[in-house]
Amino acid sequence: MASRQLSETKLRRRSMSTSYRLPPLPWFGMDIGGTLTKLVYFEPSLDNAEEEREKVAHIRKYLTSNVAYGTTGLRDVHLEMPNVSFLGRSGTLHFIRFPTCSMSIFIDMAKDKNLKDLADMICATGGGAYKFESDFQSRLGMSLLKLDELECLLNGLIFLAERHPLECYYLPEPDPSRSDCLRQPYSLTRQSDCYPFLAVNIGSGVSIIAVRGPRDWNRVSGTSLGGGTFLGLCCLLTGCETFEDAIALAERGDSNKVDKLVMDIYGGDYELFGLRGDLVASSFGHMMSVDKRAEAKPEDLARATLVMLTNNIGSIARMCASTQGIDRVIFTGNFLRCNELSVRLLAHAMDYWSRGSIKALFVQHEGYLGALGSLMELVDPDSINNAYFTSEDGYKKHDFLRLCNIFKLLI
Ligand SMILES: Nc1ncnc2c1ncn2[C@@H]1O[C@H](COP(=O)(O)OP(=O)(O)OP(=O)(O)O)[C@@H](O)[C@H]1O
Ligand SMILES: CC(C)(CO)[C@@H](O)C(=O)NCCC(=O)O
Repeated sequence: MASRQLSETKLRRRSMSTSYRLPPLPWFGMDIGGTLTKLVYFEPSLDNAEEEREKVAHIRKYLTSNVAYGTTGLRDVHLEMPNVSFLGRSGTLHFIRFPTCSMSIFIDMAKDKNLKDLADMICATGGGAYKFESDFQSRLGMSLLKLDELECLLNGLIFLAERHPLECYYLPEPDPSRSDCLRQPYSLTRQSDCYPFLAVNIGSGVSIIAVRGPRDWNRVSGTSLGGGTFLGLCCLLTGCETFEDAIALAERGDSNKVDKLVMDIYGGDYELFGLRGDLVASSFGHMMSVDKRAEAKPEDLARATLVMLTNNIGSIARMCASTQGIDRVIFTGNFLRCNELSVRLLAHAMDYWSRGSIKALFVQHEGYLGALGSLMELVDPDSINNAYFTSEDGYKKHDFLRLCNIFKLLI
């Protein structure tokens, strides 16, 4: 204990006295998730040294001048952020993703393009930062600066919400049956306005985090019934192969052919407890009948799967928000990518079941917050000074290791 205190004190003194300088370019942040790997690249404006120009030109040749990489990698051009002021530099943020199951191909490609000559370290978060660390080291000669996925998610979220007034939005009149619901920007640009909120990250699984202030957060709950479950069940039930196909099917389907409603049981509303007849009483409840099974089309099954998972997540989120005394819930994660239907369902469910007291918020870069946040962790001087003062119960091993890594880079 004494020696731990001593080393903490030493580190604190060093961190206070270290004159802060940014690590050399290029700046990459990577979030290696259970389904998708997300890569954020900051491309600086070219007003600097020759060496920097060469690096930027090299990366442009392979990365930013393309929109597709191999058969599975994609750059989300519509999310690109030009003229961003990022840690004292101006430039463009680029957003790239590929399935995590293609990691081996990515490593081969990075080796082929000599990525190692540009950077010998990448900021990485998500479970894959741990799982693939030795592959990066042995096959690519690159080390990963491993960072916690939830902390990175929150850092990325706050960074975007505070600086970009159009990042957050809500649906003023959420109606699951209308595809033309208005999206209204929601301003979280003043720091004092940000807190508290509940962050519900819908990735392969779901993490629910109560956030009360900068670095004052805890993971309050989670569920394994998430985006991975939607895709997995849709593939099984409909034979579809991709997330995009599953969403397209769901948009065309009718979940009432699959789900048993309150009116199917009561003949109308269950008035005593305010359950309207058109509410789902039992997800997939009709599928016990041979005739109903024969009638249900793949699109109906996809729709019912989407509705079941989305409403379940909404219900858990609402209970967590009530228990925590929080009235804003920010939904993130790639499950909401190109998934307007779930956005509408979540917005409506939160509003309906909380009788208007809890607001659902969404963000434009829903799947890239962790990758962006990981990039910021490396260069944010505030995070360096705060790295092991994150909570009252104190010292965390990964914070200490991260601090050591950061020092290695700065010294
Ligand atoms: N092109 C895609 N391919 C596969 N899944 C997609 C795609 N686009 C959106 N999704 C959805 O997003 C989910 C993954 O979201 P996300 O990238 O946020 O999580 P992850 O980081 O991979 O998972 P976790 O955080 O649980 O480790 C998938 O389960 C699926 O529902
Ligand atoms: C395991 C993680 C954190 C990986 O991102 C995520 O998939 C998740 O939160 N799953 C839900 C686990 C649970 O709380 O039941």
